[in-house]
Amino acid sequence: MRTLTVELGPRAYPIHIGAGLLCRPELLEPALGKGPVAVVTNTTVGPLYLPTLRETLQAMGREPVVIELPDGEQYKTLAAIEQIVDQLLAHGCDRSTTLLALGGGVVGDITGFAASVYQRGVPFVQIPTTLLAQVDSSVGGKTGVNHPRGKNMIGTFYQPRAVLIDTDTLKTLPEREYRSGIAEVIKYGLIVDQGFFNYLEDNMDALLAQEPGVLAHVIEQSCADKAWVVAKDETEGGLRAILNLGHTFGHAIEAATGYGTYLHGEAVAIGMAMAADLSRRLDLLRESEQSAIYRLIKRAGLPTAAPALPVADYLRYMRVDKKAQEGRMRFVLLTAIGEATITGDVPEAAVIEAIQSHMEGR
Ligand SMILES: NC(=O)c1ccc[n+]([C@@H]2O[C@H](COP(=O)([O-])OP(=O)(O)OC[C@H]3O[C@@H](n4cnc5c(N)ncnc54)[C@H](O)[C@@H]3O)[C@@H](O)[C@H]2O)c1
Ligand SMILES: O=C(O)C(=O)C[C@@H](O)[C@H](O)[C@H](O)COP(=O)(O)O
Ligand SMILES: [Zn+2]
Repeated sequence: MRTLTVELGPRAYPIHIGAGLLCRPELLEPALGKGPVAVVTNTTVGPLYLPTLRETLQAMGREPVVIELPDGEQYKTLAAIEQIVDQLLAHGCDRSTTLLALGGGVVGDITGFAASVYQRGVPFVQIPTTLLAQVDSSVGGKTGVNHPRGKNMIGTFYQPRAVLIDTDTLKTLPEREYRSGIAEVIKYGLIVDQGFFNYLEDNMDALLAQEPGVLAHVIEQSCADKAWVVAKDETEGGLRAILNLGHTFGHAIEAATGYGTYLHGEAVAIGMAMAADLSRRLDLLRESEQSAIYRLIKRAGLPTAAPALPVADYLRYMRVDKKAQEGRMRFVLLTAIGEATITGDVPEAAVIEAIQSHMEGR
């Protein structure tokens, strides 16, 4: 097992990474308050991993309240928050309650948001069970839900007390979901870690085969890269926005297709291809590096072609992106593999070309 720390002063917390961690009460205990424990999960993950987590909690003398949400990005809405609050109140859960998020990024984002507003804030712990959640969403304290007009439009910055990554849970994850997580892994190589990008080029086949040593290194390096960025800029005053590489385009794809057609990582993969293309069009990135990026995305089995929607639809969703300032879209672009920059100085014509050149059927 390895433990990293997200260095946030009084809000610092550990990220424990290893096999079989769901059965380790001593890792969970320090993160729990004295009051009730409520596990939030969904109808897919609950049947798989709640029995083990429940046993671990019972061994500590804690019988959890269980809240099971429907499964799917389309349920990442304010209605889910209401459902959690209703059930917490029905079970008499007070301010000393700790919420445990057992599931992927959807359960994690919803639970974190519910924890941040329930009785003005109760502690929560992330127990991520998808690769994407283990390398990205469980770390850093972005919580929230979607709105029909835009992705993650309602939310908070609210850090968990601990992140418990049991790599064994990935054994039941569908392959498409696993590949989706690799998109966010590639992102770290692109924005801050050229050495990691090279490592992924050398080890992509082993990663796809879930070779344990490679998988453990990839999760740990991703969490370390994310924790480094978050520790420097917790609430996205500046630097943290680089974690959004590909997301201005990607979130537009998810929202425009009704949050159900493309997985988050798939939309981000397409978005990163568009961002690399835009960076090259603006003479920031070399063509050879753009090609290397496309190659790695494709080797991971991820898409680079976007749905053929009207460009106006893309732009409508992109304009509500949270990075926009004074009505101007801002983009995370690449100046090299491992170096990102954030700019609002991008001609709209270049953005449109970057979108259109990736449309399916072109
Ligand atoms: N807060 C952040 O910093 C952050 C970062 C990245 C992504 N996100 C958000 O995370 C969400 C995507 O997360 P995701 O990719 O984990 O999707 P997800 O939570 O929808 O999980 C994917 C699917 O896998 C199932 N599943 C989860 N664990 C499983 C397991 N071990 N075995 C079998 N099935 C399992 C889920 O039930 C679901 O059907 C998006 O909403 C995205 O916006 C948030
Ligand atoms: O942690 C961050 O910061 C990120 O941007 C990570 C992203 O991978 C993630 O998808 C996040 O939810 C996007 O945030 P948003 O602010 O663009 O909604
Ligand atoms: Zn993301």
